[in-house]
Amino acid sequence: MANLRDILNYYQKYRAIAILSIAAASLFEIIDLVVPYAIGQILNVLSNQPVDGIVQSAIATISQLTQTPVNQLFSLAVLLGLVFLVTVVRAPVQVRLSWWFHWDIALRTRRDHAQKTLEKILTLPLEFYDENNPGRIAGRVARGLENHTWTYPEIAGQLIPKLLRVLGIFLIIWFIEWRIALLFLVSFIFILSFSLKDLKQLMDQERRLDRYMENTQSRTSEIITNIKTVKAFATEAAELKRQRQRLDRELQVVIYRIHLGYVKLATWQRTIVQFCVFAVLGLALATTLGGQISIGHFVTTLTISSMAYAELEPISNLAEIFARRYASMLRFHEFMQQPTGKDAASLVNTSSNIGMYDFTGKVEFSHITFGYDPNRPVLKDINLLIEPYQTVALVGRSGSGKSTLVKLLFRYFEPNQGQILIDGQDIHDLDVAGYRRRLAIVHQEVDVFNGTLLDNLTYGNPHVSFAQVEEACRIARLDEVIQQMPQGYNTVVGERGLRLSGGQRQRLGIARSLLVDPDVLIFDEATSSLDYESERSIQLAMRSILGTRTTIIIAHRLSTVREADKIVVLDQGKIVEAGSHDELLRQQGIYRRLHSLQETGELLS
Ligand SMILES: Nc1ncnc2c1ncn2[C@@H]1O[C@H](COP(=O)(O)OP(=O)(O)OP(=O)(O)O)[C@@H](O)[C@H]1O
Repeated sequence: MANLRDILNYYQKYRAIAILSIAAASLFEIIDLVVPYAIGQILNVLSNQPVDGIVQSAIATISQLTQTPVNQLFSLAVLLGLVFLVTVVRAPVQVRLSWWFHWDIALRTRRDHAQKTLEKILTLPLEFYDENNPGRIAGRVARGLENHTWTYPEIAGQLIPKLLRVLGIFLIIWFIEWRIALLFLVSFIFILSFSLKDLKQLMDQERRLDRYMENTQSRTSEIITNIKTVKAFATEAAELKRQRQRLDRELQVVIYRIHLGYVKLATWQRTIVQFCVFAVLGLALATTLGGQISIGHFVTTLTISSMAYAELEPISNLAEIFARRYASMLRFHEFMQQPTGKDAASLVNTSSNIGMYDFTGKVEFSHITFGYDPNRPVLKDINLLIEPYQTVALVGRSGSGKSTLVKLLFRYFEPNQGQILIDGQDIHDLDVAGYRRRLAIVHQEVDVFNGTLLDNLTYGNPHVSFAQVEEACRIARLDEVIQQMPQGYNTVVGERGLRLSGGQRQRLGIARSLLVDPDVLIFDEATSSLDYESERSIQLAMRSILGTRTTIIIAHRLSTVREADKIVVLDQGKIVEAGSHDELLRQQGIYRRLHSLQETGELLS
């Protein structure tokens, strides 16, 4: 669980400069109080009442230095000079020393933490992404970063200096008349402690609201991602209704619990403040009439106590703003505290910290047992040897564990038992980034990044020559597609560019994989979603790759795997058959049944 300390630590790197700028901002708030004090003293000079000892000695010192006799005019000039110093001279220095640094720190921390967030996103385990959709994650991160950025200048630049200013006011009143100071202190503590108690309750509600908002955003993001399904099933109205209910639920919390809470808080706060101002006025008047304080002190006390009570509203507003943001800041830190995945690759790309491997491509699964939930294994005691340059096809019913086996090979998950060896070395002992660079996979859905076709092709290996790119495209049969593109290799594809068809994406995926020259190449349902012609084309591309490196093909369509050296049939997490196409057809097992189903549509018993 995250707490306030995490929020403070967010700014830790700039602690020294933060202390300096908060101290400067506080000092300026306190210096500001010299003005009403000097005005009070001016009033005393004008009404021929004695000025305070400290002012008297300051006037005397300046008189000695300037060799000017002390009279009413000279005293007024000194006091006026003081006011000039703390108002006109202070103004530009204040802006530079406080505002500049407050925003400087806020913006720098934003840059630092945006980078840390990306590091976290890149190193979280895959299961995190299975459980949290992009909208939820992006919303949480964006709100967290934004709220931290705004909070710093407000809390460090305003709230803390304002509280110190109130303390300064208390000391000045104490210096003038301790009874008024005591009344002032008690009223302040009373108002602030009650406000904090209320704010704590409101913060719990804010936390609840943040959770609700995250759910709503997550669903909106899902609707965007799955918009084709939404439209195809004509569920727009149902989605709208569901989201409207969620938004209504948020509104109920915002209006009747949070907003009403703040309104109630402000109502009684204002009433009490006005009562206190009135009480201070009465007490100050009584002490002036009783001759305990001068008219100048009467005016100073009234002015600065009104200034202090006037600060209560911005202080409460700032505390309210902090309370409103607190929940989302905590949830940001909870995200940042998510444990890094065991499969996380190094984020620093130097040849010294990335293992450089060159395998022949011999892969061995030895007694592999694995379950996403260790109590429910989806792979059970898998033993499979793939020789270098061999092509092995994994087939079997949906859910039999084919993709899971590949996920283990990529080290996205760790097996519960057993080992996976490459060229006789346990993959667990290898540097994960260096190892993965020797593998490549073509998924059913090939990801296309926004950029040119060339950018996408060289994504895994930006150092390849153009001739190598052309060769890979020729093998993947992408060259014929590129010829028809408006700007050839420089055609922009992806989000803001040309949309590629499923078959074109597949070919792009194959060429991209070939360009990293992998020792083991995996096709995961590469042809499943394609029409017959595209499938044939991809099959031809695959055929020209087979034998050039170790290849694993996961396929539902058996026409794709016919030519594999070995076909492995998985069923309920176990290898139940293995052999060539012809051998398996003779075995009268699952493969033969699947084959006849696909060839004739008939299910053999
Ligand atoms: N991230 C996950 N978390 C929990 N269970 C999962 C996860 N991914 C897959 N499974 C489960 O593991 C089992 C094997 O799934 P897997 O995707 O490996 O099967 P498959 O043979 O590749 O299926 P298909 O051919 O339909 O892709 C299934 O029961 C599936 O529900």
